Amino acid sequence: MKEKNPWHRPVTIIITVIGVIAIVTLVTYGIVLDAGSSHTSLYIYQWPAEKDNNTGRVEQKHHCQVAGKGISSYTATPYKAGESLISCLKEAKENIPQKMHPETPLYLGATAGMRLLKLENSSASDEVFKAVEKTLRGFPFSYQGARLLAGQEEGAFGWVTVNYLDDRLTQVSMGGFKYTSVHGNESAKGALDLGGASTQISFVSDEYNGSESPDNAVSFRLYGYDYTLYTHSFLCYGKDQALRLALSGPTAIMDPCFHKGYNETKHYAAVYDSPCVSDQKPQIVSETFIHLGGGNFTQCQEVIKSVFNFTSCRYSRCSFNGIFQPPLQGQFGAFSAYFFVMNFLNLTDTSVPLKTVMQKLSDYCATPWTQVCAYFKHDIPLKYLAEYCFSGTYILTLMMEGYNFTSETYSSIKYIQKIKNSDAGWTLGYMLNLTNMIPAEAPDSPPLTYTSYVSVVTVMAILLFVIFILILYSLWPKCNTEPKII
Ligand SMILES: Nc1ccn([C@@H]2O[C@H](COP(=O)(O)OP(=O)(O)O)[C@@H](O)[C@H]2O)c(=O)n1
Ligand SMILES: [Ca+2]
Repeated sequence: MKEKNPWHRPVTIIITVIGVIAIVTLVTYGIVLDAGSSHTSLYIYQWPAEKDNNTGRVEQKHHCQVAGKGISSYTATPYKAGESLISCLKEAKENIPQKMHPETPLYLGATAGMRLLKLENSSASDEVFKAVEKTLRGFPFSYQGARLLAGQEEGAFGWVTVNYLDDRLTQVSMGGFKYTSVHGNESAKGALDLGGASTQISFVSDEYNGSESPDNAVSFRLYGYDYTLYTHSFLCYGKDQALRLALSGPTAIMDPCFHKGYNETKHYAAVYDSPCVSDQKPQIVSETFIHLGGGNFTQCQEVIKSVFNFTSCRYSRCSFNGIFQPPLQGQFGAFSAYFFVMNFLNLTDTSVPLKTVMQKLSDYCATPWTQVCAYFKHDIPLKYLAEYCFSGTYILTLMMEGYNFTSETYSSIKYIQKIKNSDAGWTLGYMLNLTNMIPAEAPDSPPLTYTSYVSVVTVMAILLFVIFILILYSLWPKCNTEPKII
């Protein structure tokens, strides 16, 4: 008897086609932990496994927020800093196919909380890093290190993330240096990142080539374009440390940045146990003070202005604290706490005139604490709720007084949380850089998004399948149904 060709069985054909789709759509993963001053977040990124890496192909697959505070808060019990990461790492194991674990790079970057801890107690910061490393090595991923990011890196990688996700890095595909373009929307977007302990501003300016204040320059070549980025990270000017700066001093007790009726007894130590303010600790015997709210936006602005130093600038122009800043240029994406705070206050729409934004914030600050509490207490922890008047006022003052935005340029800022389902922040840019995912020179082929790539491959596989079936059908032995001619 003639044996049937196994390739002719439909099951074999279907398995083969699925196999072809699976091979061409293989996904690679990467994990980055953002060890911030207030909390740690784990991000899983995914991208197609094939070699050419066009812009916009890496996307965020999963986000896990580590329970508890940031790793810098575990100085008394460093091993707990490591333990705190376990549940998110377990989630990462579940979200990445097991056979991909050994080749999935795992990075941890720590930011301003650990920068401050290093300044305060460098051996304690070493212990925390050791504990964290021990935990990370205990997982089956490809551990690539846990390290402290410099402020410039944090700013520059945030800028890379925003522009990568916005597909701005390859937008002008022919000719010249990208930023000679007069079309504002063709140029890169600046990045404004507000954390708890530091804040970063990063943008490209035609008037900055790195010669004035070279410490603020980060240069790279991406997809065939040269970028010289201006970036600065202000340590102690994240919103949580800025609150301490604003609170410190003899007049701290009646605080216009908190709602009227707010009345909390606080420990001096909780305010002054930070290198940002430790030298301002008052010589008072008492261990506690009463923090009273005044609920006055204008006075709050004045208090916040006093934490910026505008007196000296040895450059052609400065933002504050004697730090050089070239003229602002183009659009800006403001993320992290900029978004969280303005989103809570319902003030993310920057097409609304700045005057109206300030009036709304002023009304919010003037709302009595009992009323604010009654309205939001079920949704938001009281500690956070109490701080939104301060945080909103801080954001506007930092932008307008610190960075020199005006009521005209305010609308060039967009408050963003995510771009195409990926969080805006430094982590994606960090991973793109460490995995060499953004080539210095432009790829030959035009960019295709991951979704389009998968669609094209799937359509091609289905077409192949249909052709295959048709060929098989034509070769299959058939009963002769033609009427017989006798
Ligand atoms: N849902 C959230 C999450 C964070 N945040 C704040 O966003 C800031 C994040 O800072 P971070 O932990 O990244 O600190 P850095 O190390 O970047 O300075 C903190 O001030 C948090 O309190 C918020 O306001 N709402
Ligand atoms: Ca941060």
